[in-house]
Amino acid sequence: KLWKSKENTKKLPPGPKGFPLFGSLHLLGKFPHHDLQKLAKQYGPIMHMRLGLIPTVIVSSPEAAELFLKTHDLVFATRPPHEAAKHISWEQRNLSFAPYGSYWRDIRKMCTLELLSSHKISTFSEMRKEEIGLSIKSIREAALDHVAVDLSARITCLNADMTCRMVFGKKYSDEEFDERGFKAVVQEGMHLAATPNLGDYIPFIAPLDLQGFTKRMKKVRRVFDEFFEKIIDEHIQSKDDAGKTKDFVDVMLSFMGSKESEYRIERTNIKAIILDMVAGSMDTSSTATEWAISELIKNPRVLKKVQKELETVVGMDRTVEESDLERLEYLDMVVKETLRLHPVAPLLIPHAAMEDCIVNGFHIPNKSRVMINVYAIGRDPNSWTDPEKFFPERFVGSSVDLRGRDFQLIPFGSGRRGCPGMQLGLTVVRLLVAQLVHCFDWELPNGMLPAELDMEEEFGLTTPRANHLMAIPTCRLQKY
Ligand code: HEM
Repeated sequence: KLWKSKENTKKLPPGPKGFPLFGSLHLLGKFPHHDLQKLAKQYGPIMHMRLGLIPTVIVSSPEAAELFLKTHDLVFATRPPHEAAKHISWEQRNLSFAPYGSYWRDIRKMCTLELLSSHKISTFSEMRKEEIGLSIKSIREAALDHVAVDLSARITCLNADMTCRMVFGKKYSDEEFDERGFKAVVQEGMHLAATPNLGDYIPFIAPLDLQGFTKRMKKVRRVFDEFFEKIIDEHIQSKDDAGKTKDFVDVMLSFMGSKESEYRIERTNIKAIILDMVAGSMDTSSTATEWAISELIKNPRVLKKVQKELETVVGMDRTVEESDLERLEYLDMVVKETLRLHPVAPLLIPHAAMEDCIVNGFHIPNKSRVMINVYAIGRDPNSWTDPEKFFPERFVGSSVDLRGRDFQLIPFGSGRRGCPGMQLGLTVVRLLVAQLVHCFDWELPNGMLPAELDMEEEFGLTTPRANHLMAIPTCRLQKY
């Protein structure tokens, strides 16, 4: 009784009560970020709900996000235990799910300084140019035949190829990987990581594997393990290839077992980080590009304005280069507006409390899961006028940027766990969007009007379009 009355004096944030054992899991449907946005309208921007046995806090306004990701950043800088990361990512040894601590700090430093620094990503600019050039050429053939292309599939393939060359140093054909193919297995892993798993919410039943997920996760892990082992061996054998740009695996191998290196990483860590880099760069950039092009096709006025800017800054005699990007201000606004309305990870990656904490007068218990609803934040009517409208001009003369300082726009998160691949992601998305609308005009198939284009999402670790974007290209440039 004494304990209970003491606990009761601690004021939890408001929220739905829920049932024994399952808590409020039944309130989350196909689109949890939409359901949570609606619930936040009723309970407020800091909301508490029990999902299974796990106390969960949902954060849905810029001010509240600042409290969790800046004021109390350290307390919430860890990740909760996660069945998929445990079974697929070598016991959460990857960067995105590693618990906060010295191991996470080490590998985060290595990824930020050695793999994702401006200098390192610029060493791959020629490779990006080559791969995008190949893709543009094949779209040009479709344009000459006036047939629709599956833009979603093209963008995903192109990103997968660029990712493989950056991380592994070469493209691998699907057959070299597994009978299902590389992209299919990565997507199965992402799907398993995103599908609600009872074991995450009611941990004591996890070993029963009632949904059969653990079995599938272990299978995915075996495929990755075999493939990454092969890649590491190939890299060790061809270590002394002079003159070759060092890919991510080369860089990490140079630290393995080295006494001089400050990074203590072994084969297993390398495999976990490879998976992080592949998952981190493949789906995120393609999802953002796909949404940007969808919005541009849906809003012909904006598309014309981006094309006009490209004509002025780049001209019509050559294709866009990475060095042009900083002068393309309107394109930058289009990308910001896209990520505001279509954040790639609408609930970020879950954070977790490392100790009891008082936030805005509310008691947040140790080990609570924290979900930041950036989808709701990007549509917060107190921060954005006409929030549902795609209107890049809202950023004219505004200092709001998406690097994590302005909490009304945090598609890359913010603070210690913010995205370390932001610069790479932004470069790829801007370049791809610019190339696709500079080289081509786009028209929807079967006489569909721009306003009729559906914008339905599919929820997962990333949130892409539910239906592939199909469009007919027409060439705009003479030279490609
Ligand atoms: C448009 C592209 C991208 C978007 C929108 C994006 C978004 C995000 C978000 C929302 C988070 C979670 C932040 C949090 O939990 O607070 C994250 C984390 C992360 N991202 Fe990205 N990302 C992108 C590109 C990339 C790229 C290209 C890479 C690497 C090649 C990458 C690697 C990572 C990693 C490793 C983490 C986990 C960091 C940690 O937990 O310490 N991301 N990203």
